[in-house]
Amino acid sequence: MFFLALALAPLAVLVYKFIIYPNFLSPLRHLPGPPLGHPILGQLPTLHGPDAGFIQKSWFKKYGPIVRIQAPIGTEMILLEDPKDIVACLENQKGMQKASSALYRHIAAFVAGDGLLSFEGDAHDRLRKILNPAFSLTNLTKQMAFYPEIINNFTTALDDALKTSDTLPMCDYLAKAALDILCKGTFNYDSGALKNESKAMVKAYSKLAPLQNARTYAALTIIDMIPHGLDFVLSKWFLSSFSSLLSKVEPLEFLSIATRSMTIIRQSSLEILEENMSSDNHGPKRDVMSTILRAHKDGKGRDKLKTSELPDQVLTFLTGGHETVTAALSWILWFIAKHPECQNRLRREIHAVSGGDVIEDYTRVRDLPYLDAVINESMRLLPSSPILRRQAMEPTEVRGVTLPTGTMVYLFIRNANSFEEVWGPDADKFNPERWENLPAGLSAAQAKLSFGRGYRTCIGRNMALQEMKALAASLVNSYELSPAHEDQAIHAEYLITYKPADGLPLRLRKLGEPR
Ligand code: HEM
Repeated sequence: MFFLALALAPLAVLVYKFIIYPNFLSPLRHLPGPPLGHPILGQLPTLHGPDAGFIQKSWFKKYGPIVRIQAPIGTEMILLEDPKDIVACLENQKGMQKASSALYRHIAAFVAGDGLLSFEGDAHDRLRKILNPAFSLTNLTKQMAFYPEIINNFTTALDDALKTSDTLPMCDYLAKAALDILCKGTFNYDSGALKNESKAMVKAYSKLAPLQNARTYAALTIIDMIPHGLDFVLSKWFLSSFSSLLSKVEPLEFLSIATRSMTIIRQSSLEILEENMSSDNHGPKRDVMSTILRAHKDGKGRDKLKTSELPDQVLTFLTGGHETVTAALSWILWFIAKHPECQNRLRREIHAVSGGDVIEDYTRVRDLPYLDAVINESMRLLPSSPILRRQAMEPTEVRGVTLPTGTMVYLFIRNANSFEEVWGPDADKFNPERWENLPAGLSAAQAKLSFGRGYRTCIGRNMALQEMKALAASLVNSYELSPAHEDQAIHAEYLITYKPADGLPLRLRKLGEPR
């Protein structure tokens, strides 16, 4: 009898979690939402599919502004798309924090370490206070001094490739340019990505990028369903002991590749750190690395960074500032290539500054209204982070519904960015001109949700914008961009960032050269 009860216990837990709690006990059970979906994963695969944000539009239409779905093992999630609700959640520092499910905690710790991206509460406030000054306008302007050299490497790499093909996989080139700018700007480190100097870190990133897909997500989700599954599978002991075995088991091969890549990236973070520590010239400078090292050397009390905290700060910025910029820039180029009339207007604006010559001073393209509008419009429709996650830390009211402590909340940035009540009936259309005349009552700052909002808003936002403007301007200044073929459509994938799944092949023609 005892053994029978023992054998039936897991079944009873599943029945409780899947059927009894969500259908009869949950205080949120009356909220409308789509059917269960996948019997184990619930609606999670739909949220993370290539159409993240699109499919959910029909849910909001059908069920209203607050939707309840079931995720693995009967967990409930609340989905929001109204910009007002999203902003209220993002600005609610006490009641809503970054989702702390085991899955996200593990992914964040694995790829970003212990830093701004993963910390909450007091630990987060402390780091934000230490690091904020590194992103001042003065520092960002100083960074632009090295743009001409890196952008020259960028266009040289494109010109070389154009000798053999007129169609180039743009994500590759953008990822390398973004890494070179990020490393030089934040760490004064030459990553040599565009010059193909085959530094280990560059290779490691190129192996990590293709792992960001729905299959990886599904595998991690399933492992997460086993109690302490992720603790075990992502433990140093497991990964180092079974790395070669994992590389032979196809569904888990990603763990082996990710571990090897992250080991190299962590090692590179240490090298970057050591190189800067030994140079000892970070005194009056205020870039990210100098700020980190000064907080280590001279900081007092709460403002001091311990030696053990340093490598993860480097990792945080490598993770936060590379993929996001690559994804956003890829979509910007996609829209420019797809809309020749927009491209021509943009080129006229840029040529008015450059005279059609190579741009030597990128501060001159930092405040061009139409370039700003094209970037804002592209990031509105295809944000790098289409969904942000929060968790209720206390009973929290959203749209008149009290969410119990622990409720997971998905904030649909992509839907909010094309919310018809705000953006009008053509909300889904690419129309940069709308930024010249924003909907009544909406300031440019309020209109941009793609960098988040509130106390966790993207710390690298202005750095990303100036870098994207420089790279996009340099391309439109010297090349004509068009789709790789007539019916080219968007192929996207989404795990951490929403990005092209096919590497974004585009046709490039150097201006002045024959068609
Ligand atoms: C187009 C490029 C970028 C986009 C779309 C983007 C988007 C975002 C978003 C939406 C958040 C808020 C996440 C949340 O509230 O859950 C965020 C936070 C963050 N971003 Fe960015 N980001 C970009 C570029 C960068 C760059 C270049 C850096 C660093 C150099 C960076 C570093 C960070 C960090 C450290 C955080 C955490 C801030 C905190 O929690 O205090 N990002 N980013």
